[in-house]
Amino acid sequence: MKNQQLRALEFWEKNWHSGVPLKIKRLARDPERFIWAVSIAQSRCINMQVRIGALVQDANMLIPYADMLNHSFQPNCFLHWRFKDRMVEVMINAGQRIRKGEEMTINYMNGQQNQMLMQRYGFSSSVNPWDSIPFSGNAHVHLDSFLSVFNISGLPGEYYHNSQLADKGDNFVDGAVITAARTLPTWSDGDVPLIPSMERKAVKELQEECQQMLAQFPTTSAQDQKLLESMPEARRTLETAIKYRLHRKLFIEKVIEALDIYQERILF
Ligand SMILES: C[S@@+](CC[C@H](N)C(=O)[O-])C[C@H]1O[C@@H](n2cnc3c(N)ncnc32)[C@H](O)[C@@H]1O
Repeated sequence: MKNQQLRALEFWEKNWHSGVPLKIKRLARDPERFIWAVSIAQSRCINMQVRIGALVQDANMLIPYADMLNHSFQPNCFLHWRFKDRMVEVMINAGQRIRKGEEMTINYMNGQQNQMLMQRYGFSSSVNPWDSIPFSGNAHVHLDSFLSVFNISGLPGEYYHNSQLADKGDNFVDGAVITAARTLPTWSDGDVPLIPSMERKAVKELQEECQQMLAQFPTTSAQDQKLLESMPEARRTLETAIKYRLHRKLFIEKVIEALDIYQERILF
């Protein structure tokens, strides 16, 4: 975020010379106000891939009405665009039936980790399926077994929870577990059977790595939660920063829990 601010500041310093029209000067009269304005514009921009001929471009657009939609990793709407009368027309399509009073959501950025959501939109999530965990790669769990325990289908870049295979009401699998499937070091060797004791050892080592990651934070997730509850009047930036680190911890804790469940379900 600091880098983003520096970039905005550099832009300001380079471009706000005496020749700039008065109107613009009034809108962003000092660097602080300019940085604020850039952040506001960025947080209301929506990223769309626009194909023009053979060229696919990432377009960041300010789209009235669409900018009122909040983000979800399981959105019920998506944006659709087309050229009309030499303009781009953007439509909000519902991907499913939406009941009266239900919130409409879209996915702001597919494939991006929390730090990018934070930088662009000022929030994070503990169930971002695109986050990652930097495991050392020394311990490995059996990929197909892990996937089947959690009814995860698809290819690594597109894993999804196959709810038709899951028991009714079982909603343990979320983005954190999908990320675990994608980023846990795994092995897969055709029909070679699992050796329970080795698999259990690997699970333990991976959980220990997760615990080490958690130990590097100055606070625990319970302490963060207490902090948030005890400071209802906290500045927005402070609250967001605490939530950001809390989300990371909740995420790692969920992976530890998923490994526990994996062990229980696969080995006995
Ligand atoms: C395009 S606006 C969405 C509409 C906005 N909530 C409003 O009331 O105008 C994007 C901003 O909404 C908030 N936001 C959207 N989705 C969110 C989510 N899932 N969790 C937390 N904040 C979210 C963030 O502050 C973000 O910068």
